Amino acid sequence: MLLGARVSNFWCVRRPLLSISQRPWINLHFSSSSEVKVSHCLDDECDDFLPWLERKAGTEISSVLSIGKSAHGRNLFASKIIQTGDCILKVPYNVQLSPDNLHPEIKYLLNGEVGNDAKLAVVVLVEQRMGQDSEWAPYISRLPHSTEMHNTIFWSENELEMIRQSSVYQDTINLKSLIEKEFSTIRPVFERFPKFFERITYKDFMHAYALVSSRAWGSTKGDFLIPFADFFNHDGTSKAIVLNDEDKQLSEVIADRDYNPGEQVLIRYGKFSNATLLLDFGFTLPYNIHDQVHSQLNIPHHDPLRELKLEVLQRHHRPSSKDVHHLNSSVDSFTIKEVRSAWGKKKGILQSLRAFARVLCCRSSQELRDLAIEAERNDGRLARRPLQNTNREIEAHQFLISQISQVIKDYNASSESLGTVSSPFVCERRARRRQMAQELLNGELRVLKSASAWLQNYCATLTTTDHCRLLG
Ligand SMILES: C[S@@+](CC[C@H](N)C(=O)[O-])C[C@H]1O[C@@H](n2cnc3c(N)ncnc32)[C@H](O)[C@@H]1O
Repeated sequence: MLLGARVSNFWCVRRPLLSISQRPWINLHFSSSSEVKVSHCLDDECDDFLPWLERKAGTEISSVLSIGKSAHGRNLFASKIIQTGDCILKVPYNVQLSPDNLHPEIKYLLNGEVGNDAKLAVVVLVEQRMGQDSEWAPYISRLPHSTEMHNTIFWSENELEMIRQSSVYQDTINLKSLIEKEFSTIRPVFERFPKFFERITYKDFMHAYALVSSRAWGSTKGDFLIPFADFFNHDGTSKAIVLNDEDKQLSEVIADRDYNPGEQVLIRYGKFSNATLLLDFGFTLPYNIHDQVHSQLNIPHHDPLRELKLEVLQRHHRPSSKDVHHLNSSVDSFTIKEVRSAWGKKKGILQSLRAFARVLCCRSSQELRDLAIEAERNDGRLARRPLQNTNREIEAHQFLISQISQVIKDYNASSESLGTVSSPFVCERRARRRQMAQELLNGELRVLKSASAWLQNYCATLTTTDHCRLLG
């Protein structure tokens, strides 16, 4: 019943760069009870934060977590022993920030004109502008400055060049133009409320937008900033997520493991690839199990069967929205995920990509018609089964191998051109972004190589089977 009342939020996530035991600045003083003093990791500047939020909420939010400093900005730390299944925080909706916090007139003017992220960014801008007069000042003043953020929208053109190979390059350009568009839609509203928005620049808006993308939770009801919960850092392997309890009107987190006092507590923002983490959160993981590569395949213009192939594909080839990159709904966009085992039978590479290659390699209209008839006889999907002609099946998969090999070459070249990350001539920010670019490219390369190994194994198995069949 409780589960039915809860709706988990969708957010972004990632794994910690340092393991907890490696944190040298944690100094624990255990007492006989579970109470401890966790001195060095605590963030003195945030001492008053939780008491302020609890006063505002009129209720206790957490008795087991404190705000501390981590290798990745602030994070929440266990201040007492935490056991798996413990509820470690409860943040009531009345101390969360959403577009509902906007002045009704501004809200009315923005309604329907801009997206949820932009509306919440305007909330942040208004509160920032009010300074100490804002009832949210203790929260707003703890949000990171744009110079501390590494979301790719803040990268220079030179820095973006490092990740040109990845789809996050184009996603960054698209996001920047979306933010620009939202800003120009909102500007006339800003001009009507000079008290709140005088001299607000595009840069200010971009900063507020990035704050929202890197720390707001989205639900069907819109975007929310959840003070205190948004000090959690991300671990992509954690099972702890932020849950909403609609009955009790609060968001909560249940511990997915035991913690000793002083340990960092991490949650999962979502099952995000490094590309998503970099775009929306400004960080990457050294090894991200959720990495994936977006690729595109086109039917060459010089292919004499191009029109027929396109027609057949359009009629039968309908990749599920899960298979398609969210910014491109054309039939030739695919998401390649890591293939865990080149020999595994079940989880090979995406079926729709293989089907596309089978169609692409057809050499006659008869072959295409046969595929269409087969699709109609089955579940309507095209070329989901191996082609009856083994040579043609191998050819289709070798075509994919050659395409992926080319992409791997390009990735290797990009990765090599990054050079060593620890050069003394590179400033800290640039070195950090270079490291992120490297982790992004490495992860995507790993995915591509796993797909290529799987395809090579598939072709080798087909060749051997066919050979045995001819002999025997
Ligand atoms: C929701 S906030 C978490 C609190 C944040 N550390 C702070 O100082 O306010 C998300 C931001 O924390 C940082 N972050 C979270 N998890 C991280 C991780 N595993 N590695 C590196 N940075 C991380 C990133 O800067 C990200 O944009």
